[in-house]
This record gives sequence, structure tokens and C-alpha cells, in this order.
Amino acid sequence: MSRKALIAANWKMNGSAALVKEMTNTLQSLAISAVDVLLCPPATLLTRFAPSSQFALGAQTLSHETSGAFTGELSAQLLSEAGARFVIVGHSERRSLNFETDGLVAAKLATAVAAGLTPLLCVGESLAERQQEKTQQVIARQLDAVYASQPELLAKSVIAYEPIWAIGTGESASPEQAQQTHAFIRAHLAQYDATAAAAVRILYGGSVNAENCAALFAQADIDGALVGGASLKPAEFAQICLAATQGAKD
Ligand SMILES: O=C(CO)COP(=O)(O)O
Repeated sequence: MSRKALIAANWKMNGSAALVKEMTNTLQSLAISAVDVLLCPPATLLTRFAPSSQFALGAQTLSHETSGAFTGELSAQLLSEAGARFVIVGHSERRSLNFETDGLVAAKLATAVAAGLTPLLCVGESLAERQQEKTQQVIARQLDAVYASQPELLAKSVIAYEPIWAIGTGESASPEQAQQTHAFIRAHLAQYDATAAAAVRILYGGSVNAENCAALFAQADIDGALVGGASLKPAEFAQICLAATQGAKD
């Protein structure tokens, strides 16, 4: 099964019009085609990007509602009109800081797909859950919440495994640890749709940088990365994209 790698930048609540320009110039000069590149800036910066064949744009979250009296929220349609083709759903920061439940994450993912956006579903365990050997149980629950009742959405999704203990800590999961969980995710998803599970891209996220990315990309079930801190540095993000090019599986 050949899966094209996807390298995604999650700028979180960071960035500026200047960084939009700098990142655009960096990626334009690389002219990468062997991997897909995705930038998820704050929603207010989406329209600052000129359309480019070098990368796609995504949002970091969306409303599960389609329109109406929801002050401060952004619908899939609005994000799409601003240039987003992808949207991150269920990031651990939204689950914990914005109290997003498994049910809400499932609703958001369905809303995204209905509007033509490709969702990047984030799953991952906390340090305490890993220490209690509950990693697979937690991830199975997060996946089941979305796909048990709507398995047809798997073929339209990208998955991101982001162990919470590795996010922003400088401590990435080891390639072997990540591979083990990615393989579990793919096997678990096969019960819903074996073809879609074999084809779905599973990205790793959590302290990915230019140094550690190649070993991660060499793993059989790691199909790219969701990069936080290092995606705010265009030169380093470019190095990560290039590393994925070199590891391009066929
Ligand atoms: O949360 C992340 C991407 O969504 C990972 O963030 P860091 O790369 O900063 O650890």
C-alpha cells in the first residue's frame, strides 16, 4: 500500500503576516512534490496566503454547527471560503483546554467532511495513561467515538497520533514507540473498513524536529508528521519536509 507522506504545520496561536510570507517563500523555493505539505495557521491568517501548488491550507478547529448564533465560532463553510481544505479535529489542547468531548469531536469531524474539508483527527494518551498501560484503550475509545457510528468517514480522514506527554516537551516518542501505536491504530481501524485503514495516513505529532524526523518517517506506519513548535521556523520545517521526501515510500 503506497501512502503519500503528509507534513502538516500546526501554528497553534502563533504566527504573523511576516511568517506567512517567510514560510511561503521558503516552501516555494523548495518545490516539493513527493510529499504533501499542509499549513494550519490561526484562522485569521488563512486569507493572507496566496494560493499555492506547494502547500495546502487547513484550520485548527471548527464549529460542529453549520451557521447561526454561535458567537466567536467558525463554520466549515467559512473556513473553506478562507482557503482551508483541511481541519484539525480533536487536538489534545482543545480536548483539555476547551473541554471538547469524544462526542463533540465526532460531530465536528462529520461536519467537516460534509462541507468538503479533510479532517485530521488527533488521538493520544496522557503520561498517566501511558504509565498505567492504557494507551491502546484510550486511543481505541477516541477512534470508536468517531468511526463506530460513521465508518464511512474513515476514507475521508487523516489520523494524527499525538501522545500528550510528547507535545511541546522536547521529548518525542521513540520511533519504535510511535510505530507500535501507529500499527495498533491501523489494525483497530481495519474493523471499520479494511481498505480505508490500509490507505489512511497516520501522522505522528509531538516534539518532531529536524533531528528526529527521519527516524520517525522510516517507520512502516508513520506517514508524516503534525509539527508544532518546529513549524514556526521555516528553515527547520523545510528540512522536515525534505526528510520526508527522502524517505518517500512507494
Ligand atoms: O501539538 C502538536 C502539533 O499539533 C505538537 O507540538 P510540538 O511539535 O510543539 O510538540
